Amino acid sequence: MSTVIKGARILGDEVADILIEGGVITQIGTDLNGDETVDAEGLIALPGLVDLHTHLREPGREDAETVLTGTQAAARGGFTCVFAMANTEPVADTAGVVEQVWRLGREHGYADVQPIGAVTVGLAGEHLAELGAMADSAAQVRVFSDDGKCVSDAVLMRRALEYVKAFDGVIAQHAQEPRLTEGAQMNEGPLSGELGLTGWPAVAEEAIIARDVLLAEHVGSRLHVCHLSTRGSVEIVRWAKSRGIDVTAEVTPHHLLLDDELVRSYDPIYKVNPPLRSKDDVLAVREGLADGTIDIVATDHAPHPMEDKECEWQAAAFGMIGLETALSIVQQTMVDTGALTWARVAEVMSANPARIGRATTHGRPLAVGEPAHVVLYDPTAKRTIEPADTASLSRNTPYAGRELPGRVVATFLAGKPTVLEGKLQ
Ligand SMILES: NC(=O)N[C@@H](CC(=O)O)C(=O)O
Ligand SMILES: [Zn+2]
Ligand SMILES: [Zn+2]
Repeated sequence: MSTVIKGARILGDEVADILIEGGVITQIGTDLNGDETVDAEGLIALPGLVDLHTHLREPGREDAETVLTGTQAAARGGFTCVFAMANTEPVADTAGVVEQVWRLGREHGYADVQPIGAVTVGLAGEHLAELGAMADSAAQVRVFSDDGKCVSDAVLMRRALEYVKAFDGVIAQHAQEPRLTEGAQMNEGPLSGELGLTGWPAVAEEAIIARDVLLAEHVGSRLHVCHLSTRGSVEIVRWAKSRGIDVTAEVTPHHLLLDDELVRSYDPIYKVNPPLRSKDDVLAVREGLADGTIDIVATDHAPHPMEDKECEWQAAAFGMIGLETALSIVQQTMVDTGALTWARVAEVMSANPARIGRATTHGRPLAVGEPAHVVLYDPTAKRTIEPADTASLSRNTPYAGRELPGRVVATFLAGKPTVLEGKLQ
């Protein structure tokens, strides 16, 4: 069985046909033929997207999301590989749990699932988890994170950074100094005072990033900074890279687009960790992504059932879904503004996250001999976001009613269509 994708603009540039046989790209050229034909005229072909930061909620919170529904949402968003965060119930802190999540992803076949292992047992921040056992498991874990919580103990963080060097792992830090953010509800600034909500100062994020890049330098290890959100964080990462420190950083689509003025509505749909920041911070993270200080866009897709979001602000859960809107938000904030080309989008949403997470079969170029992980995207489409129109079990999108550019038309995972004509297969 062979499939030919006809007339796609490869990375938004030259028009060509892509022939897929046995899950691999076997030819790129003109006038190619296959058993099946997918018409891609006017569509952009990108390598399958890779999300380094997804919450799939299984095991334990299958009312919010499962590996099946989360990877279906991923496929609809153009992703062929997602890294599943460890803050499940039980926590993914053993070889057993990470293997279970990895296997579920393989069985369902909508996207490859690379489990992230917890850094500390039960995310409790007290004892290192069995990092080596998770690395050696069938899931071959390379990314470790206590995301949702910060590894705030400097000694534990140092030991984790040292430990993962043995298997080329990386510690992905949720940078939040806990004492500086006790009871915090939104970005600290004039608005938090006005609204009477406890503020979350930028320094709570920046202090941890500054400490961690110095620790990474000291032990010669690899650090990844999750969902960086402030101008100061961008500046610290820029400084660290200029010193040759092995640090990478991510920004979420929502921090590229939304700012803290939305909190005036007191609608908890905008409650997220780290909080939506100021307009100046939004500009700074866009600049950081454009100049390469920030390496990747990662969704931090954080599904929550409606009862945990439709309540008063203080009681609501932190988090928003994002897999199915990520590429559109990146188009709107970075491509349509001239800050990134589509080729650079392929780097920040596919090649770079795959490399950071050591997902060796993903993030590969669209080239002969490479696995056929491909997304076809229509940048001219417009859609108004309807929360019920999602494969996710949760509906907590902050974009309800917004018109966003672009639409994923098809996604191929190793040559197999997971989405065709915008519909799950
Ligand atoms: N981002 C969030 O607001 N929430 C995440 C946790 C996290 O990413 O820190 C969650 O698990 O719900
Ligand atoms: Zn986090
Ligand atoms: Zn997260």
